[in-house]
Amino acid sequence: MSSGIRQVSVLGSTGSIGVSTLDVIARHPGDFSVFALAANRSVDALLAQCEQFKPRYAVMADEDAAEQLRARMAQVADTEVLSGEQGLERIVTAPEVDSVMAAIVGAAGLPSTLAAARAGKTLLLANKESLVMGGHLLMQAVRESGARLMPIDSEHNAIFQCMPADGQARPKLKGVSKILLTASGGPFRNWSRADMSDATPDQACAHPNWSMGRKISVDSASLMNKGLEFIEACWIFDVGPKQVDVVVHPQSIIHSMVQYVDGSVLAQLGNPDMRTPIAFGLGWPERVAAGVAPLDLIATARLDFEAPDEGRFPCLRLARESVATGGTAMAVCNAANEVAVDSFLGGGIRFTDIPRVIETALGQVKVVEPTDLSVVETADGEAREAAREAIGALSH
Ligand SMILES: NC(=O)C1=CN([C@@H]2O[C@H](COP(=O)(O)OP(=O)(O)OC[C@H]3O[C@@H](n4cnc5c(N)ncnc54)[C@H](OP(=O)(O)O)[C@@H]3O)[C@@H](O)[C@H]2O)C=CC1
Ligand SMILES: CC(=O)[C@@H](O)[C@H](O)COP(=O)(O)O
Ligand SMILES: [Mn+2]
Repeated sequence: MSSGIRQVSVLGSTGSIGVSTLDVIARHPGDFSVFALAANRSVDALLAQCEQFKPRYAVMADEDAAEQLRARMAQVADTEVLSGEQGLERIVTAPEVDSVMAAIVGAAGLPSTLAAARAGKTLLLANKESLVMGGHLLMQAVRESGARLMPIDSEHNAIFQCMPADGQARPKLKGVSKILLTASGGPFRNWSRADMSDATPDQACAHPNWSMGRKISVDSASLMNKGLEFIEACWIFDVGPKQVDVVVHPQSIIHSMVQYVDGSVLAQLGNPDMRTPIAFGLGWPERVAAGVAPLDLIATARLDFEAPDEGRFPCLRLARESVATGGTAMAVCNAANEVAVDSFLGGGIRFTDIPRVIETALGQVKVVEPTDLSVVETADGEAREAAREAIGALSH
């Protein structure tokens, strides 16, 4: 690449996206350098990453974990250890930083993602929950600061690649008629509601095509992941909900499509490996190698498509209704889902209770205009409370 070494801060570096990001960076030592790494509590994993990448800073969101990391860092690298939200803000706003990989899971990622956008960085956005919660604030921050938002979520990265090059944020002006958002259907694509009600966390996390963290894996199984991505597409590409169709495509080879007014449909294809969208985001506007095997179409043999079944998968409907309601409804939907998924993973509720908990929270929490971060955080808190109460009522 031609434009000098890019300094990257990786948030959520010990997770699935974080590890894939570091894998791509390690392939291009002359192009990218790790400025900072951040995680929550995985001290051993972060220490090993510091040993390999020698970042200037390492951040642990958890204060005790930061103390532990600090105590062990001196033997490993000359890396300064920071902690908490302040530490995260520092590593995304530092003047040396070019790109921020936002790959913290869940609502916890919103403040640092927003800070990176406000600081005008190239924002490599994997943390879809921050956009679902605070889309209005985040997109406004991107516009006002001149930050560049590069979608890393595989579908949105695919859509970005299929959009007209100079019209990625304003498709309405460039002959785009629809975004076709593909969904694998998840591990329960052919399961009945009755079977899903007995599903275990490990069954829900056994995604047919992708290897991912447990929260997003459960979201894929419930189709809430597609609901969150539906909202994400509306924000990133500035389109209304009627311009986004969900298409179930079980092979996860087509990562999404863009349909134009002349009848053309452009698709982005590739093996299901997140290093492809990550390399695209890191290298843009150039292409850099990602370590991903070339797609073998003959071995793939067939590409299937079907309509999503919102009767068996009500989470997709709930997410679409949240967009239609607008305001803080999307933050409520996201927060209630996080609480419900956490409870399901911990054995507290059934898989089929997840949409029931979300629907209860959406019915209870007052929706307002998301004028600033504190309004969004209040809605998030109220939704969590409502979801916890709904879970309590289910277990009686
Ligand atoms: N995995 C994938 O293929 C894809 C993921 N995404 C999105 O990317 C994001 C990350 O997903 P994934 O990598 O699967 O998740 P993982 O669960 O694998 O990793 C989560 C990362 O976030 C860190 N983390 C968790 N809570 C906090 C916190 N409060 N403060 C700071 N760091 C925290 C974890 O640190 P620790 O290890 O210390 O817990 C870990 O590094 C999600 O929003 C997901 O929806 C989008 C598309 C694809
Ligand atoms: C890799 C990625 O982007 C995930 O969000 C993936 O899309 C999950 O697949 P489904 O939600 O379509 O099952
Ligand atoms: Mn996705």
